[in-house]
Parts: sequence; structure tokens; C-alpha cells
Amino acid sequence: MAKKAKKETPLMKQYNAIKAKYPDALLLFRVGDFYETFGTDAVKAAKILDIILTKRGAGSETETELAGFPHHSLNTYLPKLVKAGCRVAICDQLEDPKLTKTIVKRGVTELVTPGVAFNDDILQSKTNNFLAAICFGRELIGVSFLDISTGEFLMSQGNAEYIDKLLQNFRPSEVLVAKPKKQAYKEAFGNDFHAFFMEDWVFQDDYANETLLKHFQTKSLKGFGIDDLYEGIVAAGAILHYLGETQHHKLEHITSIQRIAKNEHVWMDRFTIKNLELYQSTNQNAVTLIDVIDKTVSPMGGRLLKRWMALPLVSIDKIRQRHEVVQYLLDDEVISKKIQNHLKQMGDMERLISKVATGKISPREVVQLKNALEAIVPVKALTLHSNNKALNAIGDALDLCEALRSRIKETLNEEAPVNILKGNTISSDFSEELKELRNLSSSGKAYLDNMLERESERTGISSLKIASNNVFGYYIEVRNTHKDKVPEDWIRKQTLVNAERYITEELKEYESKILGAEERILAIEQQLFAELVSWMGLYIQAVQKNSALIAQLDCLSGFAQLAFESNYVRPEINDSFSLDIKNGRHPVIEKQLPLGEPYIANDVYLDREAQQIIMITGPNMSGKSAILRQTALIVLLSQMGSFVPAESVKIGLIDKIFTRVGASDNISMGESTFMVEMNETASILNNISERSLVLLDEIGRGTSTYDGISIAWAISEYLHEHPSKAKTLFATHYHELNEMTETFERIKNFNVSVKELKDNVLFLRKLVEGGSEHSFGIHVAKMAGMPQQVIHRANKILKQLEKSHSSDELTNKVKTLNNEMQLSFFNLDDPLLEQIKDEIVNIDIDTLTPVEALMKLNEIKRMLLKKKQA
Ligand SMILES: Nc1ncnc2c1ncn2[C@@H]1O[C@H](COP(=O)(O)OP(=O)(O)OP(=O)(O)O)[C@@H](O)[C@H]1O
Repeated sequence: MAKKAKKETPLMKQYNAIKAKYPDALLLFRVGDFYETFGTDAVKAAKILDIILTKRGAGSETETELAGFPHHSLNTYLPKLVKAGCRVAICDQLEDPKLTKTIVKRGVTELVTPGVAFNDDILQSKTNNFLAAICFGRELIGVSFLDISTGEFLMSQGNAEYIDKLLQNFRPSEVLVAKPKKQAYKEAFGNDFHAFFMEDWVFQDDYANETLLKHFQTKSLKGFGIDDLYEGIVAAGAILHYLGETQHHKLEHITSIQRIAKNEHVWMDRFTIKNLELYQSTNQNAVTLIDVIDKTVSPMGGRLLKRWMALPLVSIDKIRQRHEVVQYLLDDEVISKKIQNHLKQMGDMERLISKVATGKISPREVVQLKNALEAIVPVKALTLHSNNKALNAIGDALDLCEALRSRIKETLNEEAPVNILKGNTISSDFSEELKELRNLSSSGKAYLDNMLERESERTGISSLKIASNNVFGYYIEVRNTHKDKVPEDWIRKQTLVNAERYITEELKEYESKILGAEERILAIEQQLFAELVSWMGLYIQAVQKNSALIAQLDCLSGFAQLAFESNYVRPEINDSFSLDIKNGRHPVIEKQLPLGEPYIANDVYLDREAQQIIMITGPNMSGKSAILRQTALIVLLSQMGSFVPAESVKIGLIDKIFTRVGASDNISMGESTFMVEMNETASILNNISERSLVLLDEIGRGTSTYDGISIAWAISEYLHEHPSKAKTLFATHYHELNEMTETFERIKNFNVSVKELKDNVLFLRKLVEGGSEHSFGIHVAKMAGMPQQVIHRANKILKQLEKSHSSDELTNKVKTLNNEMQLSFFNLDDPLLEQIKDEIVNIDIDTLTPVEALMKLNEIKRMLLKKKQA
């Protein structure tokens, strides 16, 4: 290494010193007009960006890979690197190379990581780009989310399940975790997100508190209502620390931090969020709920809609208020069309004002911001004068930002460019000096034309040309044919193949005047623009508030639009415990059916008195899952404030939605997967409340029929007997479960009807009362075109099996399983006996659920089997 260092060029020495500070980042090293990468960075960059990889110093000891791109292509290449999951350190030249004789000073000016991005090509307009941090406390876990592009800063804390749910909902692009907690993080939250592991000391409460207080310039965090969230504060502090570390220091737009209150929103865990395909589907191209319901027209609205979906309300008043507005907008088509048209003009006001804080806003974007604020004027009037209180409140709160608008208008040209160096940013009327200089500069063109004419006449050369270049400024060009006519006083500067270039005294004089003026114009424009942007900082909060109000209005008018287009109705939310859906539809499936095929609507009624649990039987593909999911989605949409796909809906407020889907492929399914499925289900049973909605789809199918039925039976029994009496839909193809209704009064049987034709099955998709008589596997075989004899034989075998596994026997078996096991213990004369005894003695029977009992049993069985095999 030392030997190598000796041979290093000064440039590579500088590179290595900087790279050493950012070992885990891909370093883009500015050299002249290029960003270069070296070594492994180059190999990586070449692959991701599809650029050429070369070698520097080939054959020598300092040989290294090299790949680069022109500096002006940064905006094209940077997003690709970040999207590929790279952390990119941008190292710029910190001084003008012309002014230094030694090597130019360089330094990292920004570290762009997936969670900390401003670049419009990295960001998606309707999706927040969250950076998250997680702090593992002794009992609780703290979490914080920040979208640096909008300034939204949130935090919360709770158990692992709750934090997991938030992560699934907010889908951060990057998660910060303390290095020693790497394992704990992976165990609790898996590999779904891009994680970055930081030094442990960052996650200290004193340091976090201090960082937050310093940032918000307050004496305490009480004002934000977060001072008691110890772990949450540490997570939030870690986020701010990370921003500093990645060279993001201009953070004026992060004006507050908000607590995500756990009990103010419907609880949905990770399985539910995934099963319901809210934002994402297992199938990459499949349509999700958000795709179907998003009718917002502004980026702010689109982002807020996702938040509303992540955090449905549990306050009846707040939900009704949203429904009230949607109804109003739906009834008054004129006003809602007008509002939507204005909303379309808003652009991304929220991200634009963040760019003001970070100083990254372009002149054209400032004009866009002004136009957005102008569109607020009619929106304020429309909402303020409407006959709806919630809309009035929005109208009242909208800030017209008059001073801001008029100052932008008088300072900037309406056609201001993206890049200030292109000129014509500042209006000539705004600065006398600018006006004069511009006159001078534009009169220059006429002056040159005049000079050209004069010199052509004087010399008799017809093809004279005046132009300029970077090397010697303005020149006169003479084609070789006229070379002999060049006057004495011209000074030759350059000889080309066909022409010669000259300068003259007059041209030089002119040049210094013009160039001086142009330079001065640029300087004035830059200065005035910087002054404007810095003054605009005063309006950050006002514009952020407007953005939030516009986002709400956009979501609500989007709901009205959705209700209008898709024939949704207003749900009634009350404080009863029943759920009454008449002719409900699945919002996503109904949009995807082939043309002409109608979606068959279905009624679902559940309560805590007579019909708490519905067993839905029916063959595969009959539509059981659709009914389960549409019930959850209708509840979710209602409590988000939307109207719903149904004929009528009455919902006694729901506070938790649980869904579980049994693994579909029982052949590939090992025992461990089965246990995972059971654990997931057990977590529902430990969390249900009297306002919960539980949807179980083929739970237990991932095991043998016998086990599957037992598990399904035990779970249903538990739910029935549990004091919460949680409303439950259980889809199953085990028709044996239909016999539960004989023992358990609040369990009812329904089936998704099918019509059996001679050699086919017709799906009617209607949910009707009553159980199913026989198993459905055979239907599927029929549909798959199995020979008649095989189906016939299968039916026979099935009948026999059904006889030998009567439900009495089944129930008894479930009940006596424990006894059987106990008997076998006493026959064992083995140290294993001690171990098993301990296991059993330590079981707290009073709190043990049937499923846990079965799982325990399974564990013990395994111990015994192992022994037997040995
Ligand atoms: N009510 C309905 N109206 C029209 N088509 C429907 C309806 N319900 C379901 N479908 C169609 O049938 C397909 C299968 O439905 P679904 O997945 O709910 O069946 P399933 O009974 O749960 O089957 P499996 O047991 O295989 O999961 C859906 O993808 C949809 O195309």
C-alpha cells in the first residue's frame, strides 16, 4: 500500500483521501467537465449506467478502473444510481481552476441517498419519499419519517407490530438503524426496505433532544405534543443527524414534527395491508386499490390520499365530516368541476416551497409557484361561499399570499428560464440598471451589423463575417479569396483552412463594453434572484399550510369524482356493532372484468348478537376471497372518508381490520411455513377487540385436511367464545366446518353458489345462506377435464372418508388430543420426559388459546418424533 502511495498522482491522492471519508458511497469526482468514478465504484457505475469502463495507468502498479460522464448529465445519471440503491457522494471543485496553480480544492457537496433526494427524476410526484429511522428501546420501538422534499416530519412509537404496520404503510426508501441493532431490525422487519446502519452514539436521547430543539429553535418539544415519546424522539433526532451527515443543512422547510397517534386510526397489520393489495400487489402489474380510487389531480392530493389510506379514521365525527363534503361536491357538479380545474393548476406547490428553503428552486419554478398561488384565489372564493361548513373552513384557512405573488410577478419575467445563466430571468422593469445594461447589450447587435456593413464597404470584401469564440472573443473572418484586400490595421489572430480571422481595435473596445455589460447583467440577475428566494423564505409556512389544505380538498373532490364515475354510495357510520352491506362490490375486480361481464354484488351482514361469524364455503375460484376482501375494502374506504361500491352500507365503527390468507400451495409448503401461518393467526387472536373485523381466507389449508380442519375449527371456536365477539368472515373449502353451527349459535353458514351442469360448473357468485354438502376439489377436477371414471371413483372415496371422519369424531379428537398425549408421556422413561414435563408445567392454561395449545402440542409431537427417529 505504502509503495503504491508513492506513485500516486496528486489527483489520485486527493481522490483517495476523500473516498476514505465516504467508504460506503459511490464517489462522483469532478475532474474538469466530467464526473469520474474509480476502482470498484467505476465498475458499479459502468454497469448501472451502461457507460464505458476503461483503465487508467494500465499495466502499472496504480492501474485502476475508470468510468465517467459529462457534468451536465448529472441529472440523467444520478437518479439511475440512486434508484439502483447507491449512496452517491458528489464531489465538486470548490475553487475556480483558473485561479489556482496547484491542484484544485475539492470536497463532497452532497450525499444523495435513496431516502434523501430532491431530484425530480428520483422523486415520484404522487408518492412521498420517506427517510425513516428506528430506535429500539427497552420495551418500545420508536420510529420517525421525514420527506425532505416536502418537509413532512412524523414520529411515533409502539411495539414491533405497530412499527411494522407503519413501515408497510409509509414504505420508506431508506431506514436508519443503529449498528448494534442490525440483527434485531432484520428479525423484526425483514428485508423489505433499504437499511443503513449508523454509529450507535447517534441514537442517544440527550443528543436527539438537543438536535431537535436546536433545529426547531424551541426550549422544549411540548408544543409538538411529542415530549413523552422517548424512543420516537431518538429516532427523529437520528434523522436530523443524518441530514447533516449527508450535507443537507438548509432545512427551514421542516417546520414542525407531528405525532402519529396510534388510537386515532384503524389498525391494519402488514398481512392485511399486503393481502388487500392497497398500494402493491404480489403481481407487479396488477391493479391496486390506490390505482382505482385515486382521482386526485395534484401531487399533494395524491400523496395525502396514500396517507389517508394508511391511516383511516376511527372518529365518527371526522369521518362524517369528510362524507359530508364529498356529498356536497357530488351534488353540486358545477362547483366541483370548477374546483378541480383550479386544482389542476396547482402543480407541486409543496415541493416547490421546499426548494425555496434549500435554495434549489429555479426561476421557472418560482413563476410556477406564483401561478399555483394565483389558482388559490378562486378556490378560496368558491369554498368560502359554499354551503358546506368543512369547505368554508378550508376556504377560510387558505392564505392568498398576496405580497408573495405580487413580488414574484414584479421581479421575474413570466417566461423565466430553468437555468438563471440563460438570462432574462429578472424583469427589466424591476431594475433600472438592468434595463440600461440590456439596452446596451441589445443595441450591440445593431452596432455589430453596422460595423460589418461599414468594413465590407471600406474593404470591398463581400463575404465578411463577425462572430465570437471563447479563445479570443470577437473577430472578423475573411475567406482566403479576399485575403489580399485585408487592411493594414487588422490584426491576424488565426488561420483556418479556408479563412483567416482578425481582430480590430474597434472590435476589442466594443467587446469589453458588451462583455462587461453581459457579465454585469448576469451578476445582477443572480443577485436579485437570490434576494427574492431568500425573502420568499418568509412564506414557507403559509405555502405549506395552503398545500395541506389543497391536498385535502383534492382528496375530497377526488372522492366525489370517484363516486360519480363508479357509482359509489355514501356509507353510514354509527356507533353500533353491526356491519350491513347491501349489494357490495369489489372496487378493483369490478373494474377489471371483461367487457360485458357484470360484477355480481353481494350482501354481507354481521353483528355481535346473532350472526357474528360467517362460514363461507364454495369451490375454488367461486369468489370467496372477493367477498372477504370487498368487505374489508368497503370498511376501509368508508373510514377514509370515501363513498363505497355498494347499494347501501351501514357500519358500526371498526377499529381494527385483520385478514389472513392461508398459504395456497400445500405441496411446496413445509411445516415451518405452516407454523408461520399459525403464528400470524395467533397474533390476531391476541389483539382482537369488540370493534374488530376479522377475515380468514382458507386458514389451515396449508396442511393435511385433518390438521387443517382442526385448526380452522379451533380458531372459529375461539373467536366465537372470545368476549370481544369480533365480526368474522371465514372462507373455507372444508364443508365439515358447517357443522359448527350446531354447537355455536352465532356462527352462520353461507356459500357462494355454483350451478352444476352435466360436465361443468357454472359460477353464480352469489352469496346465499346455507352450507355446502360436499367437498369441492372434485369440482375443480371436473373443470380440469379429468376422465369421468376418475371423478366417479373420487366421489365414492370421498363419501367413505366423510363417513369415517364424522364431525363428532372430529370434535372429540380435538378435545381428546391432550389426553392422548399425556398418556404417552408416562410410558416414556427418558430425560426427554423431564423436558416435556417442564414445557407443560410452564404453560399458563388460563391464558392459553386453542391455537397456541395446538401449536404447543405440535412442538411436543415433534420432540417425540425426533426421539423416535433417533
Ligand atoms: N362477485 C363477482 N362477480 C364477478 N366476478 C367475480 C366475482 N367474484 C369473483 N369473481 C371473479 O372470480 C375470480 C376468482 O374469485 P376469488 O379469488 O374470490 O375466488 P375464491 O373462491 O376465493 O377462489 P380460491 O379458493 O381459489 O382462492 C376473481 O378473480 C374474479 O375475476
